Amino acid sequence: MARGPAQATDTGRERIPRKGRVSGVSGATNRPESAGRPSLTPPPDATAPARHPDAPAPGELLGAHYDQCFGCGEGLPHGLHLAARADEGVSVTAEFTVQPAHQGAPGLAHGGVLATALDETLGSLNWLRRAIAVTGRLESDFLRPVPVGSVLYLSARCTAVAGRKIYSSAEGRIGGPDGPVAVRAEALFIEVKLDHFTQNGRPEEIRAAMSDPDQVKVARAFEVNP
Ligand SMILES: CCCCCCCCCCCCCC(=O)SCCNC(=O)CCNC(=O)[C@H](O)C(C)(C)COP(=O)(O)OP(=O)(O)OC[C@H]1O[C@@H](n2cnc3c(N)ncnc32)[C@H](O)[C@@H]1OP(=O)(O)O
Repeated sequence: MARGPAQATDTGRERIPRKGRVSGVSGATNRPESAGRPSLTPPPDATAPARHPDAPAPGELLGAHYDQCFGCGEGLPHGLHLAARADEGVSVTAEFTVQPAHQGAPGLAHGGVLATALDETLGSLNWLRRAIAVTGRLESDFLRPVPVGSVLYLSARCTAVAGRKIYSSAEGRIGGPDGPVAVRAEALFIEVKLDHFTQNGRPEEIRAAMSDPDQVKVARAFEVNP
């Protein structure tokens, strides 16, 4: 068998080691991929997240950060069109209506689409801190099937920050904002510099995003501190 020996992880499950390091590409990590699964628990020196003074007021819609984003963009017919609103502190609420284009099993939302909805909602928290960050790790639990036509009522909050590491959690309910939890996730976002996008993204889209005359839109496309 071509794969190396399985290793125990901090979850007690076995993991197949992958090849060593990625190098020479900005944005690609130098962390050995064979390292054990890093924890989603903040370290003891983590601090409480602080809301940026210019963050949108609680209740205010955040709007799409980029119109071609599969999660929140308005320019993609089959996208999620997820609409997030600022809440108190560093927290948001969001809604996403499951469309026929989002099916996995007949009449049910695809799990990857639901994970995207969680990821997008968690990602939108960074705008309240005016941080540029990408998902490093996303751990999802799927607790109930989500039928096509359902509205998924999401909420997410940032729980801690340690250096570049941002810890957050989210859940999605069906049948109403107080309905049963169908999905939930814990995530670790990692703060990055703007060049994470400009050096790794396809030049056509980067150029188009950067040259938008609406500077607030440019700032939001990259979640930049304007
Ligand atoms: C044009 C549109 C732009 C849109 C922009 C708006 C964004 C909003 C979009 C919203 C859409 C939704 C959002 C999306 O979909 S974002 C898209 C999906 N995510 C990505 O594409 C990220 C791909 N990964 C990377 O680029 C690198 O791996 C990053 C940048 C993440 C880290 O590589 P880098 O070389 O920079 O840093 P480092 O390796 O020294 O690590 C630093 C620290 O972090 C810890 N660590 C790292 N990874 C993990 C992990 N997996 N689990 C646990 N821990 C992890 C690590 O141990 C270390 O800790 P410590 O040793 O310091 O304690």
